[in-house]
Amino acid sequence: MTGKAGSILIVDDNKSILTALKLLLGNYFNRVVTLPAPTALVSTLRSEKFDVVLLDMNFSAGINNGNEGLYWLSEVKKESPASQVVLFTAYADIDLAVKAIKKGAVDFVVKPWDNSKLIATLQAAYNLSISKQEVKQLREIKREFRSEASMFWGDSEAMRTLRQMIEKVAPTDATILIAGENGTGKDMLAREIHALSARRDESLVSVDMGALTETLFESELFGHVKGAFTDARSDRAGKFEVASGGTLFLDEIGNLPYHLQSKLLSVIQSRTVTRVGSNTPVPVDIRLICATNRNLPEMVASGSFREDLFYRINTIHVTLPPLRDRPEDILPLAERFLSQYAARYGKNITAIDRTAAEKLGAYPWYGNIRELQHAVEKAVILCEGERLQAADFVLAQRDETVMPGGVTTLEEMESSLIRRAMDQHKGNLSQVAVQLGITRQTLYNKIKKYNL
Ligand SMILES: Nc1ncnc2c1ncn2[C@@H]1O[C@H](COP(=O)(O)OP(=O)(O)OP(=O)(O)O)[C@@H](O)[C@H]1O
Repeated sequence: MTGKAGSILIVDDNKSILTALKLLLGNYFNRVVTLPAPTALVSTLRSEKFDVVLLDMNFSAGINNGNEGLYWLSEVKKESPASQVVLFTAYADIDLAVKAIKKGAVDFVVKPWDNSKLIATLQAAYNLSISKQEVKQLREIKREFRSEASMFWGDSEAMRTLRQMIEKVAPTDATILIAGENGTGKDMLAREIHALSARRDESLVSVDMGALTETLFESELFGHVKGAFTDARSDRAGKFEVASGGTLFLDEIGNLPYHLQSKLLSVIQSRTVTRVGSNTPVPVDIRLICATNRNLPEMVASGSFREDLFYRINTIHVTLPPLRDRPEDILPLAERFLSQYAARYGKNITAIDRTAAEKLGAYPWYGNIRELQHAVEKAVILCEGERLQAADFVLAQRDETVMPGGVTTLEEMESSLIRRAMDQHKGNLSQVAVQLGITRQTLYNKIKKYNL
């Protein structure tokens, strides 16, 4: 923070402290308001919002156990959840600090204080409040954009079991690892878990671990203090601090280089972060969700992913099935996307033609739900009538010699294709024959040949 910015409310029953702080902090904050007793705290917050509240922990003389401070802290969080609270105490009481952080305070300053440290702490709290407000605004914009795009669970056995599991674990603070191919909805599931948790009113902060360069890793995740490196012009909170109180979603965790994995592990274990350039660990209260499209147990076995980190993030493990393994959900999903895109592009398209539906059902969707979504979007743009036709779907031609599941010979491929078509059409052989472009008789012969 350079120059003056933001507003701060200081609550302390020592008048000379209030006078000194008003003078000092007036150089750094646009507005400084002081209160000599906490009794007017709630009404003050009701009439004016403050970015930061500096709150004394020990009000009544003689009772220095800080409980009164904890009480007023929770009152501030109730009345003004967006204000960041820094506590002021005469005692370096780490237990109390931990309690206060759990109740939503961001930091702690011990009296007698050092001016430059106090200013740095309050500015960091202000920056954190701005970051949180930005995340909140972004979340609201996204929510508006996605208002129709809530998670579709579908009817498959795999998704039903998954849903029951998620409903059980989402409200707890358990760490969850989501595995699944690209485009299966890992990001969407992480949002769903956050929305079902007690932290739903706080932020969900996402970090793409694959996109973090080595130099950015620490400052992005743990933050930095002014002057820590050339570009660090002001104190800045990292994603862990911004997510504190809410959920941190680490996407593509399997792409994190090996030597950075131990740094991540140590933060997850200690639940404290130390900003680059600082020596003071700051406690963080996060719920952690990780996602990957890679096979982490295999990476652990081959030595490219740390076993200790894997066990830390793998308390609850869920896997999103590929779309081709839940063919019954293809059409309902396509219909949802159709209504979204028809509205977005202002087109009166109301249905998907039977032949188009068959084409979608037969396609392997290696890009999963994302590929289906894009295919429907393109079809909506191309479509000239009121129903999407097979010709509106321009689907990529796959090299069928590279099929999943280790299929290699021509015969294996043929039998695998027939089995898949039979699953899709729930054993209706006339439909299978039509889809595969062969007669029913040829289909019977092949079923016999391959013992299907
Ligand atoms: N169950 C679902 N219901 C509705 N839309 C979904 C669902 N799952 C995924 N989508 C949509 O599909 C797209 C891809 O989903 P998402 O980004 O969550 O997948 P991902 O597994 O995180 O992908 P990647 O591994 O490539 O990051 C998004 O646009 C999302 O809105």
